[in-house]
Amino acid sequence: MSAVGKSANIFWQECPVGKLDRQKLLKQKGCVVWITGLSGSGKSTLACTLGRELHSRGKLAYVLDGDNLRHGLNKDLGFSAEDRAENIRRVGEVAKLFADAGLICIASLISPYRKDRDSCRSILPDLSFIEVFMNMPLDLCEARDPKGLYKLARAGKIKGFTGIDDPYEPPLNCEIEIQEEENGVCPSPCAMAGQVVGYLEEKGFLQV
Ligand SMILES: Nc1ncnc2c1ncn2[C@@H]1O[C@H](COP(=O)(O)OS(=O)(=O)O)[C@@H](OP(=O)(O)O)[C@H]1O
Ligand SMILES: Nc1ncnc2c1ncn2[C@@H]1O[C@H](COP(=O)(O)OP(=O)(O)O)[C@@H](O)[C@H]1O
Repeated sequence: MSAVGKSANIFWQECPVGKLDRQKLLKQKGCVVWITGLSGSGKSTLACTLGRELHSRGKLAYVLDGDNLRHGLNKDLGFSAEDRAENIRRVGEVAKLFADAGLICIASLISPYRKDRDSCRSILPDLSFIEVFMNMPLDLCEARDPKGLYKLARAGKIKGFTGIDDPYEPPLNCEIEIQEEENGVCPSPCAMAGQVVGYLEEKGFLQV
């Protein structure tokens, strides 16, 4: 019996089928690929391309996209530092469940604060939190501006927009960094996904 947060008198319930059993069934190891970066840096593009590539290889993956989750689970949250922290905490907990289910969970959120990302890392088993930094310059993200949000932020119509008048703290020790090539060209979506798939293969996540 224990107390956790505001809950008292709660008990952990063990189930007879465990993570290893599910991994054997799926022939893969559960993990979280956490994609962080500015708005417009290509997080969703990488998440979707990676999801499709894994699917075509017979691997079960699921994408948790920040924008999409804010339509449901996180629709009560805004963009203050506190709300972003709660957003990342919730998605980290959901991602942990997916990884425990044996899936390759792909989470794509700006997740601008290092401590929030590190908290997610700390609740996952060793090495199963794979942080991918979309290291794209603000200029490029702003030039893309697919939703017109940078334009609105520059005009002062959106306050607290990441990269404009709100902080983004780049990772210090991420597992994977996606960046422009030497000629200043962004790698194609397939090349970005290939970089992540290569990592998952090398670390043994795509087999049991
Ligand atoms: N103020 C502000 N700052 C940043 N982004 C904003 C803001 N307001 C709305 N949006 C839109 O919300 C998307 C980011 O949601 P996230 O849940 O990923 O953000 S966070 O991780 O909680 O910071 C983000 O999506 P992406 O462009 O895909 O990153 C925007 O479409
Ligand atoms: N590797 C890429 N090469 C060319 N264009 C890209 C690439 N990645 C993303 N884009 C384009 O950049 C824009 C922003 O990408 P998106 O995935 O929506 O970013 P984010 O999810 O980080 O906001 C979209 O118009 C997308 O088509």
